[in-house]
Amino acid sequence: MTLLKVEDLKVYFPVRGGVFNRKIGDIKAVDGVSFDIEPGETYGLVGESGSGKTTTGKAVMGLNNVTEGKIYYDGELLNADKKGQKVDIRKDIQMIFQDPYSSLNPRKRVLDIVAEPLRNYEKMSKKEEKETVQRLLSRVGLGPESMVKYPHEFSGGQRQRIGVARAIALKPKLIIMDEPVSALDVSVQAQVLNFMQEIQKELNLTYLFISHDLGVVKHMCDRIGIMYNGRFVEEGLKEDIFNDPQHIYTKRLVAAIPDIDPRNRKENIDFRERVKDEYSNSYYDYFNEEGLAYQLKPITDTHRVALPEKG
Ligand SMILES: Nc1ncnc2c1ncn2[C@@H]1O[C@H](COP(=O)(O)OP(=O)(O)OP(=O)(O)O)[C@@H](O)[C@H]1O
Repeated sequence: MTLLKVEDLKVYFPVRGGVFNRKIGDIKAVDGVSFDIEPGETYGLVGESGSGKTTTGKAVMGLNNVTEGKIYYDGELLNADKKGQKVDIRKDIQMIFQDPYSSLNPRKRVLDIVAEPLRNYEKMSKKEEKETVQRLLSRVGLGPESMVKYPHEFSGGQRQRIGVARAIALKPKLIIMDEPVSALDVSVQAQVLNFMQEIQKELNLTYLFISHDLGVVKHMCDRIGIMYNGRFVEEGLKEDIFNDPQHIYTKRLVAAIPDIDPRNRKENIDFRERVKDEYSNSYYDYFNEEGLAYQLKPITDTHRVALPEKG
């Protein structure tokens, strides 16, 4: 059964102006997005800055008001009525943010940081709480001495591990990861990503993985949705997106991935130039007059592309 189902999600933010600070328009941060995530998979949301990835993730977390559309978790409507929402569902979904330093309170010790969700949701004695935190930290590869330290005493990679320990404290099923390694040195990125994959297998977690970095997404994700201007331009299995991109925007993103093999460099530069030209020449075949993507249409069982009606 599908774990998360997002149906025609729209999140608009009001734009105010004029002398009376009236609403004069909307920023359509997310403008009709639909996707499903199956249990145990890693679903990637990719797009450039401002394309609406974080807003989508926050809407699933209940951190943004939904303008229109439906979000179902395990068959249950999440955005029906906030008061009616079951606490259990909220425990099931956790979010990890980009910069582990700013998302961990610098004035709190690790014990208090990791114990915070436990204190909010579970009734535990101090002893039980300490044992639980110790177990969670050991799961992410940190020793018990970490409990009395502050975030600044750790490296970036370790801080992201503390973030993971906190996120898994309530035994969630779905974790939304928003650019979880973008703030880390490239050298530790792979380490943290591999560790996140191990934890996923061990705890049977489902990931919604948000990133602008296609290289990272290729490493992590089973299926991918490509966002542009609040809409999807393409969605498919990792293989569909990387081996057979159909939308000009996806083609350009995929062509821009640097090739580490210097022997391919010249060939790649030429290819990139060709795709760039194709992008400028065919932009209006792929976007409407407002610069928005069309509705997604299936081209195979696994692959959907935003092409105009006639296309
Ligand atoms: N609370 C808000 N109020 C007004 N506008 C907002 C708010 N949050 C996001 N936006 C706007 O919505 C659009 C989408 O932002 P969002 O953060 O979802 O994009 P993103 O793809 O995650 O980009 P980034 O990677 O830079 O975070 C942007 O134009 C942004 O300025």
